[in-house]
This record gives sequence, C-alpha cells and structure tokens, in this order.
Amino acid sequence: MTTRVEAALPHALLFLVLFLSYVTLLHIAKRSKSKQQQQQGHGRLLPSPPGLPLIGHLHLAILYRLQGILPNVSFCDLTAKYGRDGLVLIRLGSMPMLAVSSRRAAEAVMRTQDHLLAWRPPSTMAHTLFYGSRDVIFASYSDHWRQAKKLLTTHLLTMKKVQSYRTVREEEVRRAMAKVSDAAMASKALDVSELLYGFTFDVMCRAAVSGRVVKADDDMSRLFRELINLTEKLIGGLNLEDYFPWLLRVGVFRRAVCAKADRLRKRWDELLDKVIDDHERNQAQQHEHDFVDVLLSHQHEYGLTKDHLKALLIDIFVAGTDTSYLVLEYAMVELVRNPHVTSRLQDEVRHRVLNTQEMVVTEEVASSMAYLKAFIKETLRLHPPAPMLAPHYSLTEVDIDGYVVPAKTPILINNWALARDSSVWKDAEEFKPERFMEMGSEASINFKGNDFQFLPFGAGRRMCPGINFSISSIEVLLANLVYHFNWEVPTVMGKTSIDMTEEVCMTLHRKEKLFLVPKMVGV
Ligand code: HEM
Repeated sequence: MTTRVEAALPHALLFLVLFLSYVTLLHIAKRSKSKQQQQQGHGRLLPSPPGLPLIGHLHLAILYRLQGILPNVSFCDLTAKYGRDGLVLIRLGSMPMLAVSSRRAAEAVMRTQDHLLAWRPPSTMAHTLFYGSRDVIFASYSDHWRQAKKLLTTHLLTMKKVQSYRTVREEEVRRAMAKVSDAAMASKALDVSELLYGFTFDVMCRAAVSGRVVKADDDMSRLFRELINLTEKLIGGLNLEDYFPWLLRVGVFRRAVCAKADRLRKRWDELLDKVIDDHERNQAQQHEHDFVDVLLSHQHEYGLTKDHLKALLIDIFVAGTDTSYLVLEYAMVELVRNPHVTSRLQDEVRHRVLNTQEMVVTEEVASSMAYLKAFIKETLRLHPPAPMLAPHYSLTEVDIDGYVVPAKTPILINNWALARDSSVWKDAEEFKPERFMEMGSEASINFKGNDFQFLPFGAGRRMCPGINFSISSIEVLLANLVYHFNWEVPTVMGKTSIDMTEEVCMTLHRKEKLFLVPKMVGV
C-alpha cells in the first residue's frame, strides 16, 4: 500500500524540475539581456566564467576554498582561464565582483575613474560595528569621509606627529630587545610572532590612548587586543548577507547578523567610553598628546560626536596594528630564508651604527639606511598584508579600460598579483631587495602607488593614511633585531624549515606562529 508521502513524491519532483527550469531560463534571459545592453552600448562585455543560476560562481569559490587556495590566488587563476586585459567578473550569489590584475585597469580604477570609484560597498557588519560607518575605512565617499580623512592626514598621522612618538617607539624597541636577549641567553626558541605583535600593539596603544590609561599587559590592554582580533574576524569572515542581501529581509537572519556585531560594538563602547572620559577629565593637565587628545581638540571644528571618535579609534587600531605586525613577521621570515640578503642588511646596519658610536640603532640612523628600506619594500611586494586592498565601488556605471562596469559592482584590486607579475617584475618570485636600490630596475618606486604595479597601501583618494606611522616602527625595530642578533630556524623533529601555509581573513598571514632562535652577536 502506498503511503501519502510516496504518492506526493512525483508531484514534488515535478514541481522541483519545473522550478529549476524556470530559474535557469530566467537566468539565461537576464544574461543575454545584459549582454545585448552592453553590446548596444558603448563598452565591451566584461569577461566572466560560466555561472550557475542563483549561486553564480559561488561553487567555484567553494571549490577553491576546499583546496585551500587563497582568494588572491584563485582570482589569478580565474583571470588566466576566463579573463581579458587583467579583468574578470564573478558573481557570488547575487553580488557581482570585478577582480583587477592589470596595471592599466588598476590605473583606471585608482586614477582615471578614482572620483567615481572612491565609494565602499555597503556592509551590514561594518555599518553596525562602526557606528553607522562613521569611521574612514568603511565610510561612503561623502563629506563625512572627506573631513575625517583630512583630520587623520593633517593632524594625526603627519610626519611631524609621527616623529613626536619617537621616544615611545625607542622605549618599546628597548623592551623588545630585553625580551630577545633573555631568549638568546637561555638559548631558547622565541615566539617571534608574539614579540612583534606585542611591539606593534604597544606602540599603537601608547600613541593612540597613551600609556597613562593602558599599561602594557594589563587587563585593558588585553581587552583591546581581544576586541581588535574579534573585529578582524567578524569583518573578514564569510558574511552571507554580503552575497545574498535579500537574506536581510528575513527578520530572524537580520537579527542574528546584527546581534553579533551589536554585542561586539557594545564591548568597544564600554572600553572606549572609559578611555575618552578619562581624557576629557584630564584634558587640562595632560602632557602626553595622544590621538584621543588630538581628536578631542578638533572635535567641534570637525563636528564630531563621541560615536565618530569611537569609530575613528577602532579604525586606527584595526587598520594599523595587524598590518605593521605582518610586515615585520614576513621580514623576519625572509631574513632567515635568504642568508645572502641578510648578511648585506647586517653589514649596512652594523657599519652605520659603528660610525655613530651608539649602542642601539636610533630611528634617525635606521631611516637613513637604503638597503633596509629596499628590504622592507621587497617584503611588502611579496607579502602585502592587504592582498586585494579594500573594495572600491561606484554608484554609477563606469568605464574601465574600455569595459563597462555596471553600477554597484565591488572592485577588488589584486595588488598581490600585480606585484608578482612576471611580465613586469624580473625574477618576480625571488626575494631581491636590490631591485629597489639606486641603479636597480625599480629604484624609483615609492609607497604612493604612482606606478600601479606596487600598491601595498593602495593609491588615489582611498590610499592608506598610515604609511609614515607604520614604516617608522618597522624600520627601527627591524634595524635593531638584525643589529644585535643573528637568527636561526629551530630544529623541530629533525626539520628546519618554515611552514609558509597562509590564510586570508582581513589580512594575508601565515597560519603558524613564527618561532626563531636568536643568537647574540658581539658587536
Ligand atoms: C604596513 C602597514 C599598513 C598597510 C600595508 C596598510 C594598507 C592599507 C590598504 C591597502 C588600505 C586600503 C587602500 C584602498 O582602499 O585602496 C588602507 C586603508 C587605510 N589604512 Fe592602512 N595600512 C597600514 C597601516 C596603517 C596604519 C598604521 C594606520 C593608522 C594609524 C592605517 C589606517 C588606514 C585607514 C584609516 C584606511 C582607510 C583609508 C580610506 O578609506 O580612505 N593603516 N591601508
């Protein structure tokens, strides 16, 4: 005897087949309509791999992910297979996304059409976390963004202001050197990742909220570290609503997404309220002028509410800590993997310091070292912390290198691919700081992204305002690490190699912590 379920089964299957056919036809019709529209119009059709109804190319993204292939590498692969002129359009769910990996197209995005493409795509997570995008990174291209960025570039992160934190950096360098000396004396492998992150975070913390409020390794400092980490995970994680925005119309889903971000924002709120209130109370007797003091002193001039201040502070902590730390960590990795390069770097540092009679490498001396600068550039070329920059976006249709990009298509600049393009860079995969030295093939390249082949900090209106701040910390610590110590990879189970497996969340980083053995040198 057939049950009711068995009797209903053929109807259900028929319904499913009809539904899928309908969706497929709709998809094909939509594609050919947009093809026609673009062909009748002024531009060429953007190249794209064949996609599936509803999910677009989500299956490809999942396949790459299952094989452990990083997004920057999978975009390279898709561009090679389906792209043209360094462009490939993919669709994740209902969200189109254009990956750019040619110099010409990058120039079109960040120079020719920069005025149109200086927007950011909307993100529910970022909107909730950053007080309605009252920060700089996620702010839309608006008067608020212009004002806030001006405040950062003319008051907070100028070269003069960065130099005023020199004592902070030199004190933190001394603390770091003491930790390394202890490990060297005990002939122990050192958790270099923790050392470098601790240094970067402490410098940032003291510059932003001053050592009077937050002391190294106290509860407040641990809370800052935890919240930075959680924010990166939340923003850089897989947020389904970005690919299927219609999901946000489902009440339960929307509440779940917002609740997660809300909880984290409340924790930031509590912490930053304490910090700002403390600064307000002590404004008169404050000597050490940190970022909070500067923000408070310009609050009325720039029309900033307390929420603006908090959003800006979260931006600075999130954008400025992990990035600089990762450059230092990859620099140490390249140091031990390239002994030939290392001895040239040590020669430069030790020679210069002998000439100055100083016991430590000061910031002034470090900043005059040409090979050290080239070494840092080469590290940023091969290991940019933000391999796809931050997404750019236009509210209107825009022409990129003769192709029509529909309005509201997030654009990812594959800065990682551009910096490894073998048609542009000689020995692209090799670590050769010499290329950036005087007489080297890339001697004229700087951090401003003017050439559109080396873009670790982006270019154009949305370029990173933190270059001076990060480079000065990186230079002085790295110079001291190579001046006082030689570095070796510890032997673990008979092996002495470094695991280079990487992952991308908000930033590109190695999965494993870096452990190295420091050996004191008698200089
Ligand atoms: C080595 C260190 C750093 C790297 C590699 C880096 C890289 C970047 C990149 C790639 C962008 C996006 C550019 C674009 O959208 O085209 C960016 C934006 C930004 N960075 Fe950095 N950054 C670093 C350090 C810092 C520091 C130290 C700060 C602050 C103290 C900072 C604050 C910001 C801000 C506020 C933005 C948003 C700019 C905007 O949207 O207009 N960054 N950074």
